[in-house]
Amino acid sequence: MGNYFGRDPRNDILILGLDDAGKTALLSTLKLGKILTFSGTHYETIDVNGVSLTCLDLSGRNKERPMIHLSTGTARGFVHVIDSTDAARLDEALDELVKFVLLEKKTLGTVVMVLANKQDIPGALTALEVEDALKRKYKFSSTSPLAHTVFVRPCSVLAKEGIHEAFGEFVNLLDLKRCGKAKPGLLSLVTEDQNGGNFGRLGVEAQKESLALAKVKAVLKNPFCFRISKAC
Ligand SMILES: Nc1nc2c(ncn2[C@@H]2O[C@H](COP(=O)(O)OP(=O)(O)OP(=O)(O)O)[C@@H](O)[C@H]2O)c(=O)[nH]1
Ligand SMILES: [Mg+2]
Repeated sequence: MGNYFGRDPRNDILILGLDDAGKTALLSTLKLGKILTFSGTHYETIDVNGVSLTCLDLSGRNKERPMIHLSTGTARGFVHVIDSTDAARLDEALDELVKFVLLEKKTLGTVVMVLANKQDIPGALTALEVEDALKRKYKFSSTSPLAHTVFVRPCSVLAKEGIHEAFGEFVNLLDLKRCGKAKPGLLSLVTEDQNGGNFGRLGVEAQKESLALAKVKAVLKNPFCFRISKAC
């Protein structure tokens, strides 16, 4: 596993979220292609499109929470995993994101990806619902050059849907941020032609799949635009 404190900290990423959100499952799937779950804090180095990210998976269990304050200072990016089937704790999950990341001065200038996970389960909140709840909690600014760049994506770690695309966008944004070219504020899922969040116009093939997974695919077909070139 190597020595976390001896690593190159330039691409440090923190994976946050409440217990059972799917953080460890996500990281093990990205690293090994299969789900492992345990509740301790651990880290892995993963490769995303040729970019190496050192991801620290901080357990959502209470005794580990003080670790968050120790780790936020060096992180260039945050991945906040939400259990989209746990509507009762959505508020609590977003409160953590606001408290530990968005209101934390030392995290300014970072990229924050919120993953609305477990979209394979019928009835899961959509990414748009998660995004709307986040907008109600926190006033995003697109004017401060130091602000966070935040975006929400749907995924299912279990079905391996959406995670590689989301991490691809995440590293693109890290790159843009490094060059000072990433737009600050919330990059909304709703584009002009999707006004109202209607992801409903799906083809016959999509209708055969579970509704939630079909929605993940529909969103992925219509990514909001921040395709970039690597050069600054
Ligand atoms: N159906 C479904 N289950 C998932 C998904 N992702 C994770 N899980 C399950 O959710 C449970 C919790 O996953 P973990 O990865 O252990 O959660 P965690 O966020 O690391 O939890 P803590 O370490 O306690 O903070 C496990 O049983 C996973 O198999 C998903 O996309 N869909
Ligand atoms: Mg875990």
